[in-house]
Amino acid sequence: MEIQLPPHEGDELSVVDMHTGGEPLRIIHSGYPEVKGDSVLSKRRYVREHLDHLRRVLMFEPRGHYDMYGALIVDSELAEADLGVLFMHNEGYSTMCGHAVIALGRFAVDYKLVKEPQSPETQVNIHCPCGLVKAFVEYSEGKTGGVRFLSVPAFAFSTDATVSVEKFGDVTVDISYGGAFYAFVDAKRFGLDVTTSRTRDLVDAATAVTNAVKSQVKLHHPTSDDLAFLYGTILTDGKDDYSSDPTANMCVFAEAQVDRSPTGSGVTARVALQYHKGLIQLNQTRTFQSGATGSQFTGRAVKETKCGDFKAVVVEVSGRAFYTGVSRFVQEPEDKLTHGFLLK
Ligand SMILES: O=C(O)[C@H]1NCC[C@@H]1O
Repeated sequence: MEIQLPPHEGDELSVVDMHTGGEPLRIIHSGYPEVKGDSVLSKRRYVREHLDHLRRVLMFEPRGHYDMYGALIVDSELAEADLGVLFMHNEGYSTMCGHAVIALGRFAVDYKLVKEPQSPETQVNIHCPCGLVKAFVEYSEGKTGGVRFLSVPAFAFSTDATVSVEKFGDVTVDISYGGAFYAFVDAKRFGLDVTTSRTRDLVDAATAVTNAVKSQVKLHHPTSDDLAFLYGTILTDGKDDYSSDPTANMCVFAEAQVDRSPTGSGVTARVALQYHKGLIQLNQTRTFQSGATGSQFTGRAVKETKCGDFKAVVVEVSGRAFYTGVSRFVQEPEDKLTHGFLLK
């Protein structure tokens, strides 16, 4: 049976859906209007100001859901980039997303966005709003597999800062940058466990921390004001000393959105923090586990670098993504819910 699309308004939006460690990624590869701007960061501003209705169409119900995540492929201004990408979620547009980079690495090789694939690994340079991220995709006998990526310089922004958190009082937080800023707190501070507590309780505690940090800590990033905002809070099991055992965390980002994966940009930020505190050495690999699904990424600091005046590290994160399907979305003119809605 050949499925015809019904008459619809505007272009059909074509996507490939994947997941990385349980976290969805809807890759939008055609149907978007031209995204204007002379840099990936300015394109991020453009979609926020001019095309935000399409984020709601593709991320919100009835086509998506509260915790949907998207990646829009765009042109990059960097000669060495194979593709540019804008990330989107339930509240707006992120600056970095590791689970998406892991999926996009495979996608770029499978859909021939890079020239000749190489075995055992094909390099894919992905220009994210935070900067150029180098992904290395396992490739053998025509098949793609696991992906590791080297992220933008990551640094501890502030350690042991005290913020006053509604319902919880004074809480000590670390703030670290891995392409996006995160606050880190041991879940035990709230009497919670990232793997066994109710998701709703973890979300409430993490969201209260995010609100407190946003209102009480001024963030800055050496290269762009567009990067200087708190993306979310990561609750951990507190196991930050080096160990070959996994350490679990739960990331709550954007508008109380829950990451099902161990959070690639969060792993990057957490490794930078652990390195800054002298808890791990260069090239000591740690395994990070999602409190939500048990899925795992590995992370290690591979070299020291600088980001402005911050002592920084380049972090390598590895994981695996899988395809779940393809869709062609349309909007029928009579559909009052076509623009998308969310249930909290
Ligand atoms: O893996 C990551 O970095 C992302 N996952 C959802 C939230 C973060 O952007």
